[in-house]
Amino acid sequence: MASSSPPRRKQCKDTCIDFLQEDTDAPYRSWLMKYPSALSSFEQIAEKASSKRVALFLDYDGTLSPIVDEPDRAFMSKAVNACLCTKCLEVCPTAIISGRSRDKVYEFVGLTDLYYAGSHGMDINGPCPIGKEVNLFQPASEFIPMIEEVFRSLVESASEIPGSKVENNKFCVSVHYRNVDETNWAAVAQLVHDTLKQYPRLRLTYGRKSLGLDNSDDVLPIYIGDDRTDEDAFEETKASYSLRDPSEVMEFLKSLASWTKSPVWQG
Ligand SMILES: O=P(O)(O)OC[C@H]1O[C@H](O[C@H]2O[C@H](CO)[C@@H](O)[C@H](O)[C@H]2O)[C@H](O)[C@@H](O)[C@@H]1O
Repeated sequence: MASSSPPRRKQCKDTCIDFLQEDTDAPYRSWLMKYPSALSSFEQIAEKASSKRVALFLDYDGTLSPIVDEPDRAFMSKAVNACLCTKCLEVCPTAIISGRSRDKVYEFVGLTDLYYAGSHGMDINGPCPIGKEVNLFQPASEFIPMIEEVFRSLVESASEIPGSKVENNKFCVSVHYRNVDETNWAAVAQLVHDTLKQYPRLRLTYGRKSLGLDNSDDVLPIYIGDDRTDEDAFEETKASYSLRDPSEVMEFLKSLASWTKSPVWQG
């Protein structure tokens, strides 16, 4: 249940200025040794992408939106939304991949020209007119009744644990413990454990920044995500670079968009 990436930058509420605390700086520096910043390594990335088509795969929570206490309020900033709309989509196919339900991510992002993959890829839809569900790929539809049953059962049992929240993501369920007192974390773990025993076909994943590049002859897929559930996309971790928070993700996307539009890249 521990996070896998270093502490985030703290923000001063009054000034909105980011500052790094002394104690969080050291772990971040050693993280950067392992996973260099994609911003300062941009030229290297551009080199890998030269003469290839880029495809972008972006996680939602913690990557495009900041992590907040209330999952229903994880809005992305207007600046990130505008960057997706006016920068990324102009230059490459872009997909948002999330553990959330596809409908919920669409509600947050609201752009029609993207690919959306909800429930960790179990529910995929390509760009289409509003309200239409063409290009829909749902390989695990048979699990929907079971997930609903699991959701109801978890809601009932979790009601006894103050601060807990259960979220129905259609093909998976999240049990949130961010607002649960640490003394009750074992009770949350027990609840999840008991449910898994009852439903052995379910798989447990843990949720939290990394950036992966995969290679093929003519396409360079760039995947940006923030937690271990995103690692499936990286084959092993195998992240090559890192970005610290949604504002760095936005800076990276802007640089990528400007670079792919540059005469050098277009050959
Ligand atoms: O794959 P993602 O798009 O990163 O989704 C992973 C989970 O994200 C959400 O939970 C996380 O963000 C919440 C809002 O900032 C935060 O309150 C929670 O503690 C985080 O785990 C979402 O609510 C989950 O359903 C997703 O599985």
